Amino acid sequence: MPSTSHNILPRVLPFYHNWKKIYGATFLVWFGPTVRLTVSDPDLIREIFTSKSEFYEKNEAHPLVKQLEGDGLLSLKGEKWAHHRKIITPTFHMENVKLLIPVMATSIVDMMDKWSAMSSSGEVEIEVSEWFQNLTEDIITRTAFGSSYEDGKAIFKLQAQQMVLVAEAFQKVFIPGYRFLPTKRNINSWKLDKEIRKSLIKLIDRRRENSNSDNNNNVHEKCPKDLLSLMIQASNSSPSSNITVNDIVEECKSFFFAGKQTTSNLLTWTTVLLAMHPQWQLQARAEVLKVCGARDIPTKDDVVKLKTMLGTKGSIHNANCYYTWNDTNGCGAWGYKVPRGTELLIPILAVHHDQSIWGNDAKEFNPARFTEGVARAAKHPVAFIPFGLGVRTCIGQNLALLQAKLALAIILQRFSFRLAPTYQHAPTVLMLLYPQYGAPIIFQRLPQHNQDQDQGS
Ligand code: HEM
Repeated sequence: MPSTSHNILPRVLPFYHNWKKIYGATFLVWFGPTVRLTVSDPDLIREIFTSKSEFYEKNEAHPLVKQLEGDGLLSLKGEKWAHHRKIITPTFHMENVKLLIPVMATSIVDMMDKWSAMSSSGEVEIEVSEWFQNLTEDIITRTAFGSSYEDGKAIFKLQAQQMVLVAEAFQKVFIPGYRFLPTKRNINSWKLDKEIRKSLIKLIDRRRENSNSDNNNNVHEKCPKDLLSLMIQASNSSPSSNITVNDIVEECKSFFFAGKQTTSNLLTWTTVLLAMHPQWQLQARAEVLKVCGARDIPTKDDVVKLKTMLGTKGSIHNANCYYTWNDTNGCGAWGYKVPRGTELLIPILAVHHDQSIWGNDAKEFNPARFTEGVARAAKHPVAFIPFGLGVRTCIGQNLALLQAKLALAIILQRFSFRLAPTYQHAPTVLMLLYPQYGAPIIFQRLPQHNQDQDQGS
């Protein structure tokens, strides 16, 4: 990583005088010749992320994180990143994502039917975070693998096992190079890796054969574009595209990691908050019933109209982003310069709770603050950055928000809910914000859906 050595300290020290403005949740760490800054001021955040993409770059992830997230979009840099981003972007265009609504709705309704069947007395306690993880896994599998859903599911199962092994390693003291030693865990992890690769290669070969015959018959016009087919298409189209099987494997890992837990956490926290605040739950339900009725699956046009639900997304929390400032001219803010080589930590969670930006009620759940749109919710238009900002902004945000709104709308149509007495409010940061002791919620079937259950049984 580039480092600036000699003249950093004198130029960075003045930041201390601007303590509150720049640091928010503050720390400054000397780390060899590199300085790390926590940047929580929206002006500086905007200044950084509206700069040219070559002026800042993503930091190298911890080796274990890299093992988890794969060598895909999340961690790639430079030309390779730009090339992959261009290829993959059409998967996440709103028009393409909307084509996924029917399959998303099928997965959600399937989950609802299971909850109904479990609530024979009309009520059931559900640990929602586990259920939401299964749901988002299902949907990310369809987004990544499309028509090869079943094969994709098997591959993601292996990947989930792989993630458990890496998460275990995370909890141990990190010893550089340890992951190359033939310990039991490492051997298992290597085996899984080999199996994932083998299955994907088989799947890619099969897809290549099918895509040749599909192209001839023009059968896929209305099917959503999936990650796998776009990457295979790119690798077929020209040898200069340089997309290898290994690239596809790494992108699949990246999407599994980036797309599953994030969206299930959004759903979990929003459900917890609506359970804690019955008045908002009533308002959100009233809106859903008005827009889509009590039974109909929301359409793509309905989803756009759900404004209260849009407000509840204030509960999204990705904890931090890490970048390095790379422009030799530095980055100016209030006459100070962030010199080249400075590591920048954007503490999203802290920015979202900063009273100087959000007002005295910053820590309260208040979807009404988003009524006039996200840009007007706080004193600064870029105070709300759950999906990051600039060129490296989250590619999956359309998918995440659509999926979350659809799931919440269908839940609200069928159930009212409250916190279980065993719920303990303990949000914990482990890259994302987790409910440390789970999220048990009691769901009660709404009267019109009681009838469905009675008729069905
Ligand atoms: C509520 C859900 C989500 C949240 C809060 C979220 C948040 C973020 C944030 C903050 C970043 C920037 C990270 C950084 O700069 O270090 C990011 C990047 C990314 N996200 Fe998401 N994300 C969500 C859902 C998804 C989904 C569903 C997918 C894929 C299916 C996805 C795929 C990605 C990818 C591939 C990147 C890297 C983009 C790049 O660097 O070009 N995310 N996400």
